[in-house]
Amino acid sequence: MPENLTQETIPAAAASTRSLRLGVAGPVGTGKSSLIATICRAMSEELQIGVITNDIYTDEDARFLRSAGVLPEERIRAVETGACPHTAIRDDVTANLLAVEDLESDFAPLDLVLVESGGDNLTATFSPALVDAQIFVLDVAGGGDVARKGGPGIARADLLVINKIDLAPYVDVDVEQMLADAVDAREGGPVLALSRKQQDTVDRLSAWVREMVAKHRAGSHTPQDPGPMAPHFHADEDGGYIHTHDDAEGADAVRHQH
Ligand SMILES: Nc1nc2c(ncn2[C@@H]2O[C@H](COP(=O)(O)OP(=O)(O)OP(=O)(O)O)[C@@H](O)[C@H]2O)c(=O)[nH]1
Repeated sequence: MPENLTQETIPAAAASTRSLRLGVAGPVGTGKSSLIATICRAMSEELQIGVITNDIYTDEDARFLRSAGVLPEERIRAVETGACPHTAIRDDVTANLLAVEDLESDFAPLDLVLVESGGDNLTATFSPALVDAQIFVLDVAGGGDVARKGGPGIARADLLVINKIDLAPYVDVDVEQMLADAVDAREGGPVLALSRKQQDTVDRLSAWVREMVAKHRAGSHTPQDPGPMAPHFHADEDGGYIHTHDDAEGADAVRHQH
């Protein structure tokens, strides 16, 4: 340390304010906000938690979480993505990164910041520049064969959650088969069956989060990129277009106008 720079003169920001940044992605309505509420409810006494939500035009998810009363309201902040939600978690993560850093410095030290992606399709994943680890959420109501369809989030997120298993008998889904398909699609990567109504499954989710926070603190977790999104369709007033995030073609390359 230079002679004139004593411990007292090191700016506060140099002290570690870095939480585990944990992304939660998955198709619309699979239960991302509910899963975040469940983690907050189960773990807010043992961990200091903050939440960033992403919605296209509203702050609806943030309002849902605030009204659930699972965290002090000021620890839940919304980023309005204004465009396709995956752009803000993958191609240009600036708005989200600033929101995470502000939260970390306003409430330092936080242990965990959960970043909820806007509901998207099967292909959305977070950039490792934004999150240290990510959960991909499917639900049984989306159909028992979804896990077999693969995609970067299903195959390579740090954890795949099959949510709402309490609904399986009503939608004729065999949960064990769906879990087995998911384990195959992930070549053995972790898969968790979840229902917020079944405490044993919530306990397993908390245990996974606890272990990930511990690994992050110990420096033994390396963020992985699940891989680029597959080309996908965006509807607009003129019908829509296929959009690809293939690096070779540029983040917003448009392959085909409809
Ligand atoms: N039965 C049951 N319903 C659930 C469970 N988790 C979530 N839900 C319901 O599923 C619906 C969607 O949940 P959300 O948490 O809003 O889903 P989301 O993925 O955040 O939705 P978007 O942000 O719109 O993509 C809500 O009606 C929840 O009450 C569960 O474990 N069991």
